[in-house]
Amino acid sequence: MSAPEVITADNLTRRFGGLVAVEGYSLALRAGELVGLIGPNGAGKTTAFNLLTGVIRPTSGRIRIAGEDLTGRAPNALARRGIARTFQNIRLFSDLSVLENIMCGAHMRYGASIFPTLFQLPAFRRAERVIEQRAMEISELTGLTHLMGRRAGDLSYGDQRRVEIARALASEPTALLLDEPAAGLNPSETETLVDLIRGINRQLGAAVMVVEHDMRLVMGLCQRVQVLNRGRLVADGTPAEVQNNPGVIEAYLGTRRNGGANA
Ligand SMILES: Nc1ncnc2c1ncn2[C@@H]1O[C@H](COP(=O)(O)OP(=O)(O)OP(=O)(O)O)[C@@H](O)[C@H]1O
Repeated sequence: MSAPEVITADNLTRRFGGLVAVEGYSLALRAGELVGLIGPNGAGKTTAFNLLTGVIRPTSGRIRIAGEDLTGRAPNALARRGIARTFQNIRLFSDLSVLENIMCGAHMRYGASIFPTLFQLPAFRRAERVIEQRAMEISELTGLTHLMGRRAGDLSYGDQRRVEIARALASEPTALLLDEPAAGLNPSETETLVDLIRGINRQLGAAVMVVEHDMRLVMGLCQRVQVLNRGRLVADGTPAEVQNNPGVIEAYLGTRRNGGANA
């Protein structure tokens, strides 16, 4: 029997004025899966991620999380049900420490409600201890233990990326969506990142979905790859199937001829 579906997207379309950024996009992301989403520049990958995480609403189509219809709900509603993501541009709290950044992610799950927090009641202190403990566990998995006291803004780009992933993990996601996690990383940082993503997938059992321009990274890492071109899915299969798909070859060669593809 196949694993349960964590995210189910049915026929999502998103228009921006007259432009159709994503059209008829569907996904069944199953527990523990590692899926890549690729496509030339402007193909609709980030728009698809924004739809799947509630950042933007679909013009039509439905999104279910673990079977529950959450179409049109805000990102925090989806986050509370286990959907975490990172962004193309790193969005850390630069003045906070690494520990505090990771703890922000854990607040999503364990945070005390407003009254205990405002008046620093025992429930607040208990919640803080659990959150700190969780952040320490995540730091071990992500190799950040030695950096916990450092100011996030002072870290190298590669370390900041890992902190961002650690913060997403602290909310204990069932699905983690990474938008161009290797962008701006050097080859050795990229290798560390790939090991980290594999570790997250294996050790935590979280489904992982990656938007990435680095084709080698996607093909080596993912069990399944979806390909978008001009907002439409042109392929959905194993890396080998996708690489030999004429629609995919055309999507990339077509844009390369036009000087667009950088994958
Ligand atoms: N908020 C918006 N308003 C208007 N158009 C938008 C908006 N967001 C995206 N688009 C357009 O939708 C299309 C898809 O953009 P999107 O960023 O999803 O592509 P992408 O595949 O992630 O591209 P890239 O690889 O360059 O990041 C593009 O034509 C883009 O200009």
